Amino acid sequence: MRASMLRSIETVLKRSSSSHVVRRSFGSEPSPDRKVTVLGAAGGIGQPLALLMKLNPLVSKLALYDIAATPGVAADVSHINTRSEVKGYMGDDQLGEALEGSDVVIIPAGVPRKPGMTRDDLFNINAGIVKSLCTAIAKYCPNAVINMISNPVNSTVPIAAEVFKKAGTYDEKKLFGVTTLDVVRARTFYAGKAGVNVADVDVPVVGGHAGITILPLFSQATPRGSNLSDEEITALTKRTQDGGTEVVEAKAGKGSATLSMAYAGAVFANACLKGLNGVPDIVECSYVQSTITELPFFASKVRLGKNGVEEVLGLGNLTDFEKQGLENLKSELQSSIEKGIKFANA
Ligand SMILES: NC(=O)c1ccc[n+]([C@@H]2O[C@H](COP(=O)([O-])OP(=O)(O)OC[C@H]3O[C@@H](n4cnc5c(N)ncnc54)[C@H](O)[C@@H]3O)[C@@H](O)[C@H]2O)c1
Ligand SMILES: O=C(O)C[C@H](O)C(=O)O
Repeated sequence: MRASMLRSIETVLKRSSSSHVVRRSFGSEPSPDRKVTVLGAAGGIGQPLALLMKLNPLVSKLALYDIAATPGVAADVSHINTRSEVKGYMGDDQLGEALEGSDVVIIPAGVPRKPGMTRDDLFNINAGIVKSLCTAIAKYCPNAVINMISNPVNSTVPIAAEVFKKAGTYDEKKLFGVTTLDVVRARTFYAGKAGVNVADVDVPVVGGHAGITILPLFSQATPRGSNLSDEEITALTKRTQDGGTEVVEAKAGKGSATLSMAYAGAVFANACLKGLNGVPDIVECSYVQSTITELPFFASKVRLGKNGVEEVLGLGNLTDFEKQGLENLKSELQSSIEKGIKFANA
């Protein structure tokens, strides 16, 4: 999936010098019209994500919404000679129009961490932002697939679910917490240690999206490279769990991961679009409503289809180390879920 998306982007970039060729390449592979809306499109993630979605030939309409500065971002991105028609929307009164008719809504709206903060420290601001955006989604595009990026994802996804339940529009198959960046990191870090080609690597990452709730399953990594010691697996696990903090500290007060997140968000949105279009065997890890553990929301591999989640896949065989990691994450994840539910119903 990643490889094919990159090929699509490469094809577009290579051919962009000739609009005739661009038209022909899309014309020969017609795909259904799909509207994608990005909420928080003028932000650190939103801007490169808008660019990547503009390069995705599966998108026919791209709506870019933010509370500030969206017209400039939209005008800029709209000049790229690819399929989608781009429109910028700004402020409360344009939110409905941005959302109407949307097939996929990607939400990177909200504040990012600074050094010393946890993702949960963002709750007080971001919970309210997510609640109001989801209230609008329930009104204007209740059937859209939601890709939740705003942190703390472990709580913002349950908030969204509660908002949709109250509005009578909740479809658990269409609500996704985006944990793809954890997978992207696990793949990169594993490839370096195992000495395998990073482009071929897959590593499932389960649980949630904060600290120890991020549980990479390196025992299921493919392809198998050089044998890694227990110490190396422990270090890889910790680095994946702390990947966000590594970037926050390196940015030293100027935000958190934006470029790698935009890439991860574009990969996940592309998978959702392919699923909606009926492409078979689209599997990605995501934080969704789940019954594979006792927790009501849990990240695991998910098969995507025409209606969103087609199947939540199980965890497979875990090593003792992974089983312990799973037990260790449950109480934190449970309380983040409860915090989100309580907030949404207050
Ligand atoms: N899920 C993940 O893996 C992951 C990875 C990285 C960052 N994040 C999270 O994504 C969020 C955004 O990060 P960023 O670096 O882009 O932050 P940013 O501050 O650069 O951008 C956020 C944007 O959201 C906009 N915004 C705020 N309130 C809004 C509202 N009500 N409606 C629409 N837009 C609104 C802001 O104007 C801003 O442009 C943060 O919460 C961050 O923690 C998640
Ligand atoms: O770490 C953060 O605060 C942002 C994001 O969740 C990440 O994993 O990079």
